[in-house]
Amino acid sequence: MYTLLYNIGEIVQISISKEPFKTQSLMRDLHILNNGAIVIKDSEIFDIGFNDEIQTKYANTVFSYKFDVKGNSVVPGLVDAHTHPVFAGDRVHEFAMKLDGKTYMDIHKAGGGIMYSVNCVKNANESTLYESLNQRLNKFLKSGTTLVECKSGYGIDTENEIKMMKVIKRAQDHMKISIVSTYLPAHTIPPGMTENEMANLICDEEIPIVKKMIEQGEINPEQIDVFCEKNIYELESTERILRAGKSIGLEGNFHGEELNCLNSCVMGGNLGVRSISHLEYTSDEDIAAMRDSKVCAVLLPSTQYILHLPIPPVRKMIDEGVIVALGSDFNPNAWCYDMKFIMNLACVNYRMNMPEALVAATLNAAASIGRSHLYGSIEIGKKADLLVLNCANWEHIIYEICDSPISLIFKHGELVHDFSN
Ligand SMILES: N=CN[C@@H](CCC(=O)O)C(=O)O
Ligand SMILES: [Zn+2]
Repeated sequence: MYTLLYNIGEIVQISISKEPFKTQSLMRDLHILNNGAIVIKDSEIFDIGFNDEIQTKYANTVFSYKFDVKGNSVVPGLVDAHTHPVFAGDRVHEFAMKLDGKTYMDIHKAGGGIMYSVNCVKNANESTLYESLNQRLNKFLKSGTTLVECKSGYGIDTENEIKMMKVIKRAQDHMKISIVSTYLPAHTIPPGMTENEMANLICDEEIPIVKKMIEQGEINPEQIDVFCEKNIYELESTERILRAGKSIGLEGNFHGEELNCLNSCVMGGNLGVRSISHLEYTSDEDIAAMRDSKVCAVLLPSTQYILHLPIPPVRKMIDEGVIVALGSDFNPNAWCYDMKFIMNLACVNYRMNMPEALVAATLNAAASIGRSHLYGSIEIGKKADLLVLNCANWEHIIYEICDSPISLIFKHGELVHDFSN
């Protein structure tokens, strides 16, 4: 089945040579093709070229659908590199606590935060969790995100972590949005246990069970995550858990340098992890380690904004050649799934320019979860995840706060949302 998008004012390709990611000044080079057209065959981009040339070349092709883009722009589907969308319960009261001056750790110590969600997830069954995940992920897709990373992490014990990963697998199997699943066994330490006891339990008991469940096709995590933080999982236990995950084939993708500087990127670099998220307290040594080991830095500007955390050294990361990606960190602490707003925050608060933010929210975000060979740019052979805008300048997707210039959303070549009327 062929689909044609023609009269496209600007096709924001991001890459034209199947680059796996972009760094430094290349992040400003979006490879925009003016007056173009795109041919989609089934779920993939089949051809791209100037409008006139494509119309002539495919004059005899029967298109199932033809869309006149009327001089407007087309950008790749957005990619969200970090989310916690499987949860139950309501933590709006914590927002009030934060406005009253309580810190993330104050709430955590008072039994709120992650532990609150853990208790709610324990009491929720798989169907309830799936229903709410389904509703949330539909909103992600509607906002322009076509590929998303989803973490477990509110299970804490083996039974509930597996329950969460089964729910994520169900979403992978049934929903249109593409999902990369991440196993997050070490998100907090339950009362009555020590960091060391939890790390032993995860490495010696839980990971072998997870391995078996993966082999049986019941769950599908590709990455392992740890909340590496002072007084939670510190360097030694984080490394141990990441290594145990690696031994069963899971890529490291962990939370680091969010509230304190532990130099976890040096450890992560040595271990060869794929990505590290948050990074508000990243040191120069950490930046060098991420650059040298090609670890993706996943920045989460909504969490930094909500928790009044310091601005991470983003300009330095980009200048030094770190692969910089963006994520929404959607979770009960930071209720934002809209990558358009995340890009706006990254530009205004992190001083990224708009091309850098778009690369970070497409190709580099896809790289941070091992999918940039399929997603994150408009190139022949990649998946046809495309956003048609209602304007000639693509920058509106970042500029318009609380509004959306998206007119059509194509997921794997299929028109899944039409906001044009
Ligand atoms: N920092 C650790 N984990 C989450 C927060 C989860 C929560 O507060 O429920 C994050 O990425 O922000
Ligand atoms: Zn997180």
